[in-house]
Amino acid sequence: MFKVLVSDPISDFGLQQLMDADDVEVIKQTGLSEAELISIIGEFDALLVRSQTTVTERIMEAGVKLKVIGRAGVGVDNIDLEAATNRGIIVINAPDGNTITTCEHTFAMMMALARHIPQAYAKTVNGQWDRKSFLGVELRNKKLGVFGLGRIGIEVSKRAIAFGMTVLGYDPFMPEERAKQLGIQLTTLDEIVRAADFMTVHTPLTNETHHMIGKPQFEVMKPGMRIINCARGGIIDELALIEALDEGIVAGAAFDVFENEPPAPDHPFFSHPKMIVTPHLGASTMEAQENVAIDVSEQVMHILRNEPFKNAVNMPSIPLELLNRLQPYFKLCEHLGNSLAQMTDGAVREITIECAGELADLDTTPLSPYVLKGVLTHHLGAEQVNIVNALHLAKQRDIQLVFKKSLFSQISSSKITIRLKTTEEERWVTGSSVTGIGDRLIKIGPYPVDLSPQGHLLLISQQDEPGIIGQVGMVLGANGINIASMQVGRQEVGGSAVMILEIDHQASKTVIEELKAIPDIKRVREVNFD
Ligand SMILES: NC(=O)c1ccc[n+]([C@@H]2O[C@H](COP(=O)([O-])OP(=O)(O)OC[C@H]3O[C@@H](n4cnc5c(N)ncnc54)[C@H](O)[C@@H]3O)[C@@H](O)[C@H]2O)c1
Ligand SMILES: O=C(O)[C@H](O)COP(=O)(O)O
Repeated sequence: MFKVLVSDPISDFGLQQLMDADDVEVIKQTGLSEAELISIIGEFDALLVRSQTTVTERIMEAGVKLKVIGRAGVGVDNIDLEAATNRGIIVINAPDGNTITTCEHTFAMMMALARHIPQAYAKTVNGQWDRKSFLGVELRNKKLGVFGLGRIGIEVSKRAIAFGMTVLGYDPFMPEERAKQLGIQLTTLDEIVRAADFMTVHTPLTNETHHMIGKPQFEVMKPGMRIINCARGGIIDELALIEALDEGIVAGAAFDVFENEPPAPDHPFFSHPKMIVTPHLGASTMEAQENVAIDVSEQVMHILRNEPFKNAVNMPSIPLELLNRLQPYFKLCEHLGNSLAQMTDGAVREITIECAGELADLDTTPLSPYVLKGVLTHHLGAEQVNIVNALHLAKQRDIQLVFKKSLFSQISSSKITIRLKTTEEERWVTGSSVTGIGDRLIKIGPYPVDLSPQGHLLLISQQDEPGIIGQVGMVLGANGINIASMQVGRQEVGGSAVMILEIDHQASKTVIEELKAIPDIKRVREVNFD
């Protein structure tokens, strides 16, 4: 039974499928301090949060069973991603579920700014019928500057265009052609700052976007400009904004997010007449909350059940079509990597992944975490390694990854050769995944074999001499080890030869030593598959 802790308010409707699952127990406990979370997290397999819970390294350290942290929303700045990756904890988010809702909140803020709605409301309900102080502006024919043309920035731009606004956009990752199709004029941050009547930010908060709009930008702005932040506190410098409002450069500002949340009760925004504020409500609609909760619940369930999943924030994402084509090879890659590590002496320096057949026409880099998981599990133990941290662990150990495609890709069937270079030797194995049959080991080094990667194998290298097979059989028989199958290969008569035995249970160290003592046997290796 998997245990899932929900530590922020998340839609019950969206969590329903998790709560209905026979193999999942959901426990909701919101408003916990770090110490309280630390005291209970050890028994949970998954943690679901919004933006209130700060998921620290200490919490993850105590979360010894934690496999996944699900963020029911977009921003993962409340989760220590590096610590999660180091510990092999998958972090997923729900990037699409609240786009429209946040875009609509931004638009509501822009209209409220243009027409002073909150300020006019406050006076009216206080008994003052003041029609003079609240002369507004139209949106039509105004220039809107949009920083960050991702999901939300694009939706805001579309609506602004429908309102007759000109959209000036800045996003280093937006292709010119796509911007043109959307009717957005791509330009520079500086140009927008000088030309816009309204500005809105829709980037994540990063080192680069921190105080992206600050004193130097306010100094060159068009006087009377209005500015909105429904993305993240800290993208616009709060103190510089207050000055710009006081100096009359900025006519009004609407903020949903703050540098520190919740802000102190005496935050200067709260007493400024030209400010409109909401308490991080961008994603707070019924629809968005259901969407994001459904998305994370589904993905968390997949992860707990070891099924394919999407939206991992701390793993490279794989396009769905590619994922479907590579997925049949994931387990094979793990088996090839793991068996090879068991056959090889020395510290791993380089791993080559060579694909042939249909596979050679695909981007096969997503196979590497599986190969690495197989290799590193042999050295570090299954508890330490998973597909989230495998690349990170390999980088830490300076293990080089090489990708190769076979020249005969068109004519050969799909197969994968993994080659391991260590400080002492170089070995390789080849495998294939055959529809209806499953994974097969088809070569060990230069020797063709046909084995299923399961159970226990004995790999024996010897001089090609009569009588050795009999002696091996005697040792195994005397120790009660049954041979399920045997394959032999040699490079030339009387030369180097190999014997590959499938045995019914694992051979002890003593048995291995007895086999090694047979004259003409050069090397004995046992390979155990999980
Ligand atoms: N207020 C809320 O409740 C709420 C709700 C949802 C999302 N958000 C926040 O809104 C922001 C945008 O969300 P999204 O879903 O559109 O994200 P997104 O990832 O789709 O878009 C972000 C865009 O910012 C661009 N960008 C990154 N660095 C940039 C830079 N230096 N200059 C210009 N552009 C840059 C990226 O290229 C990307 O296109 C995020 O910060 C998210 O956390 C807030
Ligand atoms: O990044 C997000 O998705 C938003 O900031 C929403 O945060 P919330 O889930 O805490 O409302």
